[in-house]
This record gives sequence, C-alpha cells and structure tokens, in this order.
Amino acid sequence: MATQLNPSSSTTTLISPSSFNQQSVKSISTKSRLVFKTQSNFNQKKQFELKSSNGSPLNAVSLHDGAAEKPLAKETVVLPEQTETNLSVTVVGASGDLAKKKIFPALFALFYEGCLPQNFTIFGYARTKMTDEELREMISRTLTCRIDKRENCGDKMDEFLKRCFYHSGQYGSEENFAELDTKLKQKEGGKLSNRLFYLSIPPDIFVDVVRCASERASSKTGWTRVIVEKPFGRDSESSGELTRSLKKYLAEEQIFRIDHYLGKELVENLSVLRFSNLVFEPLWSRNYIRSVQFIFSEDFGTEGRGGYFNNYGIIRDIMQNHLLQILALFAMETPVSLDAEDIRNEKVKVLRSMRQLKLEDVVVGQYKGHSKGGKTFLGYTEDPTVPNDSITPTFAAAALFIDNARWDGVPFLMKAGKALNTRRAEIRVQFRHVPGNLYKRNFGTDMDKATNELVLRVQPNEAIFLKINNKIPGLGMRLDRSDLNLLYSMRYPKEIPDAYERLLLDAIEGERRLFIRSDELDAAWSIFTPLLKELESNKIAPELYPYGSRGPVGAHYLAAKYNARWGDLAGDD
Ligand SMILES: NC(=O)C1=CN([C@@H]2O[C@H](COP(=O)(O)OP(=O)(O)OC[C@H]3O[C@@H](n4cnc5c(N)ncnc54)[C@H](OP(=O)(O)O)[C@@H]3O)[C@@H](O)[C@H]2O)C=CC1
Ligand SMILES: O=C1O[C@H](COP(=O)(O)O)[C@@H](O)[C@H](O)[C@H]1O
Repeated sequence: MATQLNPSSSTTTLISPSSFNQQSVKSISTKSRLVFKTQSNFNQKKQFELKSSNGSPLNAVSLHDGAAEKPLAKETVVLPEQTETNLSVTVVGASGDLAKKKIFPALFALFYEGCLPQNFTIFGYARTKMTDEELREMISRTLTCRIDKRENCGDKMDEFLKRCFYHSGQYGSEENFAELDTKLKQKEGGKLSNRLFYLSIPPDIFVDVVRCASERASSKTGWTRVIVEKPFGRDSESSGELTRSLKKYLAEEQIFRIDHYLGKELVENLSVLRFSNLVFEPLWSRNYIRSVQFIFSEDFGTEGRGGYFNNYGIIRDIMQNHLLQILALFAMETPVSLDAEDIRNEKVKVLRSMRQLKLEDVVVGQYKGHSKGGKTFLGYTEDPTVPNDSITPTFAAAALFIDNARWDGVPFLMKAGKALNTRRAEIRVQFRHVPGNLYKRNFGTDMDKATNELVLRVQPNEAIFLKINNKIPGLGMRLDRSDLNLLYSMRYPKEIPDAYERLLLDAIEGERRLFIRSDELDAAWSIFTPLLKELESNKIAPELYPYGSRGPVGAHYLAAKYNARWGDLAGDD
C-alpha cells in the first residue's frame, strides 16, 4: 500500500500501488508526496516467480483519453491506516463450465504456490441452490496438484476448500448482492478488504451483475475489481454500448477484460524473444519477413456450446480477440517500458494502423458430418444446440494488413477452425528468400522450400523452432532443412502454469498488462465489424469441410493470392 499525503489538507489516502493510475501520477507531481509501503502478507518471492515479470513501478501513462478522464475510482478510499488486508474473490456464475474447469482450479494452484495473501476468502455466486459443502464437493472434483508437486496435496486442498463459500442469488438483485456483502464482511473480520469479482456468466447479464456488485457489494475500504470474460460485444456498436454501461459503475482501471491467450506461456514469451535477443528484432519487418501466420485449430466441434457459438461464430470467438491480440504483440513497436500502459499504447497504435478486413480477403467454412474408422462425427448443424439452417462459420481464414512503415505489404494470415484434423495454436514467421542464393540449384525450382521459418508453438507441446538450411554430412553437397528446436518439455520439465493462474494473479496484483483496454477493444472491433456485417447481411454461405479434415480448400487459394503457403500444412512441421 502507498500513503498519499495531501499537503493542502490533513487527509491521508491509501492507494494500492496497483491502483496508481494517471490521476495519481498527476497528483504526485503537482502537490503530493508518495511513500510506498510493502504489502503485508504476500510472499513476494513466490509472486515474482509465477508472475510474468514486469518489475517496474506502474507509472506509465495511458494515451487513451477515457482512462485519464475518470475520477479516481472507488479503488482509492479515505480511511485510517490498517495493516491487515483480506482478499475476497467472488466467482459469479460459480455453477458454470468455466468456473469449474478453469477458475477454481487456477485459484487453488495459486494458493498451492503461496501466491494468495494470507487472508483470503473465495465465494461462489449463482442462482443454483447449493450449500457451502456442496460447492466444496463440486470444486474438489476438478482440483489437481501439479505433477511435480504432489506432496501435501490433500492437506492443501482441504485448507483451500475451507476458505470457499457459496451464496445463491439472482444476477440482477441488489438485495441478493447486499446479502453477499454481509457474508463477505463476516469473513473479512474487519480487515481492509480487497474484492475481486470474476464474471463467469453469459454476457447479457454482465451489466446487471456489475450494477448490483458495485452498488451493494463493493469494498468500502480497499479496491474492487471486476474480471470480465469475453465476448465483449458482437461488433463495434454493441461493444461500445457494453463499455459505456460498465463505465457507469466502474472506472476503466477496475475493469479487467480477460483474453486467456495473453496468459499463455508462449504468448508471454513473444516479447521476450523479440526484445531480449539481438538476432530477431533487426529482422522484424517487411525487409525480411514475407508473411506471418496465426493458426488456431481444434479437433473437436462445438459439442454442447452451440447455443453460445452460433450467435458468435469463429471470427468473433477466436480471431477478433485471441489471434488479433497475439498479432498486436507480434507487430507492435518497442514499448517505452514493460508497464501495462506503455505496452497497451503500442498495441493500440498497431491495431489502429490495420486495414479493415474485406470480404475478398476472407474464406469462411463450416464442418459437416463425417464417418471415419466406424465412428460418426456430427456436422455443426446436426448439433442439437444449433439451428439446422445455420450458416455460422466454424472456420475462417483471413489476410490482414498493417499500413505502417514496418509492415507495409506484409500479409498477416489468420486461420481458425473447429473440428479440424488437429489441435494446435501457433505463430509462423516466414522469411524472404535469400537474394542471389549461391545454393539455388541445390533447392531445385521451389525456392519456398529454402526459406527460413520461425515457429512459436503455443500449444500443445510448447516449442520455439527455427527452420534453417544445412549441409548433409558427407562428401557431396546435399542440403537439408532442419529445426533449431527449443522444446519446452525437454528444457523445462516443470509443469507450465495455466493461463488463468497468471491472469488471476495479475488481476489480484493490479497488473493490467495482459488485460484489454477499452480503446484496444474499439480498434479490434473496427477491423472486423464491416466484414461481419457484410457476411451476415449478404448471408454468405460457408464452404463445407468434413469433420476432422484440414478445412476448406479456399484457405489455400487465399494464401496463394498473397504468395504464401500455410506453414502448418507443409508436412514437415
Ligand atoms: N466455457 C469456456 O470454456 C469458456 C467460456 N468463456 C466465457 O465465460 C463465461 C462463462 O462461460 P461458461 O461457464 O461456459 O457459461 P455457462 O453457460 O456454464 O454459464 C455460467 C453460469 O451462468 C448461469 N447462466 C447460464 N445461462 C444463463 C442465462 N441465460 N441467464 C442467467 N444465468 C445464466 C448459470 O448459473 P446458474 O443457473 O446457477 O445461475 C451457469 O452455471 C461466458 O461469458 C463465456 O463466453 C470464455 C472462454 C472459454
Ligand atoms: O475462448 C475460447 O477458447 C477456447 C480454446 O481455448 P484453449 O485455451 O483451450 O485453446 C475455445 O474452445 C472456445 O471456443 C473459445 O470461446
């Protein structure tokens, strides 16, 4: 905690370092002095180990007007100095799929690693009637210990479960949130309270929950933050509307828009690779890079999530957020520092330099039923949760362009699909041909075979590899193509934390670097919205592809149009 002393009055205001926003910066430079105190109860060493390192104080300034205009949010409250704090995490939608699969297990992993403060309480909130015991029983089924850390696992689980409680309520009921507030206060036992709400619910009830939580269950003494799950709207208008509605109750600095791909280890490593190795950054431009590819594929269909998916489709589900966020990190200029605002400022700039996506640069597909090895896989429209005349794309490929000096003319190809032949997510950087290549004749006519390619495999089997050309040992001169390979499982046998662990920890610490700012979101939607409207108003029929295949052939023509080939289909991985 930091104590901000205001010389013009005798007021003492407590500010957590994490809520140290632009307003705080201004007030320090003009009239205040700032003294930091270490946060009590945190195991700093452990935090540092797990957390994506930043290390520098949160003093960058957002270039985004909205963040600066807000009054200093509810995070900053006048109160007598207190040393003991309590963290309360309320998972709203606790009975749901994401809560069970990801959020509770991630909270347990943080507890196991010693990354949660000494005093913490976890609440589940949903309409389903459940007792505390029933919630614990439900959570305990999904908790696991890391493979490399099984000792005391049972004891740790029991200890964790004792801190978990449940409150059943309606999402739009202020009264029910006031009841939650009473329970939270009981558990906080008069300590300074920091409250984190995780909205793991369908998006149409986000605003109701934020209204009730902020009016009736926000902290009166510490900070209140809200993690919002995607989707953040369906297009520019609905996203803008959602942001405006959320901002009636929360300041931008209290909103943590999660994109779990930003918490993935290899995505975190992208900036390290670029900015801490001399060899890559000089090549990172149109001068050396011929195309960049962002590929996401899943080997299963919508299976039960059709109700949500059919209203969004693959472009909104994966491209506009996960792949575009990775693209922005890949293509941004060097930020001034690793501070959240510096990084997000650079991401916004690159997103705003991008051309709006055009229909002729997009291919959409939808999987159809397929039988293989005596097993039948249902097509998308045969899923009982999907209307049988649906034309929602389950696959899309797109060519995007960044109109700035660094990337002029370089195609950024994206491909995302469900029910394909494999599950993978990767970034592929294809370099240009070597000019006047002395070994041209050894490669034959296909010079593409000789180009270098850098691959960051986000999942599964995290790896970074660089394809190079080398001589095959022997008396002759025969060339080969090999991989310089950093395979994480070989180099780092330790289990990699789940993306949700990193993101939850960051939200608790007030680190916003991996969360999406509202102006980033606006810029992202403006690239995709015209295309989405055109696809929908013209009812463009998707190209059908068999379940378990490599997707529509149209994707190959799209890449060929820009003189590229999909690296994942080259067969040499
Ligand atoms: N599941 C996943 O893998 C991912 C999910 N997300 C996002 O996370 C959020 C939660 O996802 P998920 O857990 O799958 O969602 P669920 O459909 O499981 O919903 C979560 C909870 O919300 C309540 N709920 C569901 N539908 C309604 C409704 N129509 N009106 C009011 N309450 C409802 C239910 O609780 P109760 O009835 O007890 O109140 C349910 O248990 C969503 O925004 C989703 O888009 C993002 C990435 C991945
Ligand atoms: O956000 C989403 O992501 C999942 C894929 O996440 P991963 O971490 O398992 O790769 C995807 O299945 C889902 O459709 C989408 O909403």
